[in-house]
Amino acid sequence: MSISLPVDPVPNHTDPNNTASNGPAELTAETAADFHGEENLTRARASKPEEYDLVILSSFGGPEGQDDVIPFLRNVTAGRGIPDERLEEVATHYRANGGVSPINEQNRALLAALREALETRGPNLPITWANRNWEPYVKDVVQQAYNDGARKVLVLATSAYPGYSSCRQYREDYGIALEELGLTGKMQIDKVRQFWDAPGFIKSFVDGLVEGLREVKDGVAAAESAVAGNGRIRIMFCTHSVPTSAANEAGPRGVDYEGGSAYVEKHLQAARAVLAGVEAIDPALLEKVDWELVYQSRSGPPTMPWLEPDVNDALEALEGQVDGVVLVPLGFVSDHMEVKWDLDTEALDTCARLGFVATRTPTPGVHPDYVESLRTLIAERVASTAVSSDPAELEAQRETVCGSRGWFDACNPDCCLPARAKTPKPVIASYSGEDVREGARG
Ligand SMILES: CC1=C(CCC(=O)O)c2cc3nc(cc4[nH]c(cc5[nH]c(cc1n2)c(C)c5CCC(=O)O)c(CCC(=O)O)c4C)C(CCC(=O)O)=C3C
Ligand SMILES: [Fe+2]
Repeated sequence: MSISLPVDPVPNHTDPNNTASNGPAELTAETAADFHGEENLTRARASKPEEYDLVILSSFGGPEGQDDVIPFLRNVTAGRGIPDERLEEVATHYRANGGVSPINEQNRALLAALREALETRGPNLPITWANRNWEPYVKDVVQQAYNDGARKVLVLATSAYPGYSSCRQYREDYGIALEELGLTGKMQIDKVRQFWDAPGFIKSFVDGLVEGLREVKDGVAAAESAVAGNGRIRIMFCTHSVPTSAANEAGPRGVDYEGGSAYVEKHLQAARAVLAGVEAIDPALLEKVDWELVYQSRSGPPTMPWLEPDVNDALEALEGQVDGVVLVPLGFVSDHMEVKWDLDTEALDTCARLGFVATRTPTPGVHPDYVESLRTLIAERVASTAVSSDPAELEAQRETVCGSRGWFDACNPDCCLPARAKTPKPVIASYSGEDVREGARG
């Protein structure tokens, strides 16, 4: 399904100054496949189903009271060069909410929904929960699982897109835990692939955007003094900004990604799939509507380039041009602090100041279609429920709504590897076959 809306969001996201880490500059989409070894990529994409004995829902973690706020922020930022002022600023977001991040409650709800889905629709596997930055910590959960007899574990991370923070860092969390616990080689831990293209993930945003557009269109129609008076509405698909260097390192190297990086490309794919879903339900909702991809929650030193435009800057730039704005939190799976603060507090304030009728649509949360997609992603990896034992056949049967072949069950060695990493940290879910790209280079 294709859709033609007037805004072409791509030029905003290409960073001409940062091509070094994204493969040779002269590489085109055609030569990328050769350079890459398309056959090798395909083999790596889907893994052979296994007899897993445990699923671990893996997330970011967040503080549960005022005393936790600073220790939590220290965990998040250990060794990452985040300025103190930024930390103090972020601490106030948590303090204003009693020192509690909403993320843990949301993960408990998702855990319960997934447990029920696995019990009723299979595969019949226990599921538990672990976090990177707060209790229950990954390392403790892995040790406990081993003590309880688990030897093959499947990790499901609450993060949909490719990138260091959203994918590789989860793979490191488990690689490091295994190494520190002396369990490397004694316990196999694999990971469910990134799922921006899963039908239920997209459907949850489609439902939200249909509602959001109706609400804003009604609001614009009822408004006494519309700022632009043209009835136009802008959809802003919002995601977490990352350093442009991190965006450019996302995914396997040497591929000519749309928008300059796999991180941006997959967001653009998801945005178009959401719009196509809305069009299929009610095409009139997209009349007088444009869209763009914007970023939020930037941190790091000001001298370091991060993906732009920031949502608030993008809103300012729209002053007098539209009457309504719909913020779609496309980069997030639940209403955690980034959504509650950066969108519901800051960006909606900016909308009010500029006179836009505005709303923020829901995150996937425990939307039944989203939960079902996550269950399907687990089921296709588990021997008792997989539709085939042949990876090529499994790959061909994947459910994807973005026109790609989905992400990798096991990643290439350099996938999302930070260029600054002198020695790569231990990781799980790494493709251990021969990397044909080395041959292609040499
Ligand atoms: C891509 C991405 C996602 C989405 C994918 C995913 O979900 O995984 C995400 C999610 C989240 N980020 C979160 C919180 C924080 N992220 C920070 C810092 C950073 N995030 C980054 C990226 C991302 N972050 C980056 C490149 C940094 C710079 C430092 C570093 O490279 O690590 C900081 C430090 C202070 C600050 O600088 O803001 C905090 C407190 C929470 C919990 C919210 C809650 O408590 O409800 C969640 C779900
Ligand atoms: Fe973050």
